[in-house]
Amino acid sequence: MDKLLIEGGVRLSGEIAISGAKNAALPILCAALLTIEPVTFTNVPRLNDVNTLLRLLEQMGVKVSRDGDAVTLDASGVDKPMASYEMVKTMRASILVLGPLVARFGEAQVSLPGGCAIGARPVDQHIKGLQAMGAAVSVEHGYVHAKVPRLKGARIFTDMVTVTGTENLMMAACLADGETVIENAAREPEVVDLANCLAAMGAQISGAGGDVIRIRGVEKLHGATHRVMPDRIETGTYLCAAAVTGGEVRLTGTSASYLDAVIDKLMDAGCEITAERDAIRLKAPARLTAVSLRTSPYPAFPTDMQAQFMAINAVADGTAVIRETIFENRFMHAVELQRLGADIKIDGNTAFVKGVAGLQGATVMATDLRASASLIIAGLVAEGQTTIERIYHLDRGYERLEEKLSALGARVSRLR
Ligand SMILES: CC(=O)N[C@H]1[C@@H](OP(=O)(O)OP(=O)(O)OC[C@H]2O[C@@H](n3ccc(=O)[nH]c3=O)[C@H](O)[C@@H]2O)O[C@H](CO)[C@@H](O)[C@@H]1O
Ligand SMILES: C=C(OP(=O)(O)O)C(=O)O
Repeated sequence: MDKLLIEGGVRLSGEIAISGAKNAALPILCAALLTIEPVTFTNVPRLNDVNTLLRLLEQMGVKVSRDGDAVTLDASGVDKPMASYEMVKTMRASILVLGPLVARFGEAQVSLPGGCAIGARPVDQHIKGLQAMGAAVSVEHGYVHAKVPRLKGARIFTDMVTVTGTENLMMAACLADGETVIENAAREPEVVDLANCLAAMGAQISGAGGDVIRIRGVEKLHGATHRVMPDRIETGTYLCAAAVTGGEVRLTGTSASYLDAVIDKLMDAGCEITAERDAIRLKAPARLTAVSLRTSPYPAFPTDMQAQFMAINAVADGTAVIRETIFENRFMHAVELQRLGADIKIDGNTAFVKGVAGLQGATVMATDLRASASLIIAGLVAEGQTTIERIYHLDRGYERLEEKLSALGARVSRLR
């Protein structure tokens, strides 16, 4: 199994390009199932999650062609509206084929998904929404079975804000008979990117980005071209990596407009941040100030940046209180950060992080995608060598990670 070796203590500086967003690309690729015409997506990140999803789509009969960061999908020949456990076990986002399959074929069998071990992560709201649209849905032997002659527009109120739930139901509603209203919808920029893509394919959607989304179903969708938005979490991760090392970086192909809550906290921590049209500059102080935070749905502070901020707080001046409100088990990185010398106490969904003068390199284990990112950030500032094991998690979500870190001057290598 691959490991990452990091020699800490280098101040990051320079410029790198941010990739397309994993969490936008995954639902958008699934949207291609809604039409028999080819759809082309650009700025698609080369990630294991994307590869897994493309394999899953191919298994259903989708023709996939790739050219650099462009992917063209032709779902005209789909003959098997089914996603097996083998294909979906590593990836939560595979549940996103459910809505499009039921909408187009009137049936689907999709295994309950896997993904990051950060909580129970049920899909009851996806199911509830499809049922409200008239589908008969049951869960048997680990598979969601859904059947309906044609989905009907409905008013759906999700019990909590769910990102993939909103995306699944929005895609399903595109081909339903009549109007669907999703209330308590997720407002994440990736939901808006998906809505823009669906609109380019002929869907009638309004309100994406707000908490009520209206979709008027149409008979069919058509082919289109869509550019995937920049990855705001990759952006935030590199900003934290630069910040913790006292560095100065410019990240291109991205935008500060998706990252208000994160940028606010980095400025509170003492960083100077300049937002350019398609880039962000960060200049860090010699030592960061601790910043407390509470994760919540967009536009508040993202849970996918919580682990990275725990790492920067570990060496900041002062004590930070970090409250995780989205997932019930998303502090697994804390024990690994402690191995590097961090002073962290956990009480339920709250972590108390007391900044220490320095961390020391050690061998640590990546437990999920963003936990792995937090260990990299800590490793960059730790004295000596840090070895991160189980980095397959990182390959799910960070494109050309070592190359980008090395371009900023980090001493990082992969052991195969
Ligand atoms: C591929 C993708 O886009 N993943 C993101 C997506 O995950 P994902 O869409 O899985 O996360 P959700 O927004 O659905 O989860 C939010 C909360 O709702 C709960 N819930 C959700 C659905 C449901 O049917 N029942 C239920 O109880 C979850 O367990 C969690 O506690 O949003 C998360 C929250 O911003 C991010 O951390 C993930 O990176
Ligand atoms: C939790 C994440 O991914 P997933 O929902 O795919 O598990 C993430 O991107 O941080």
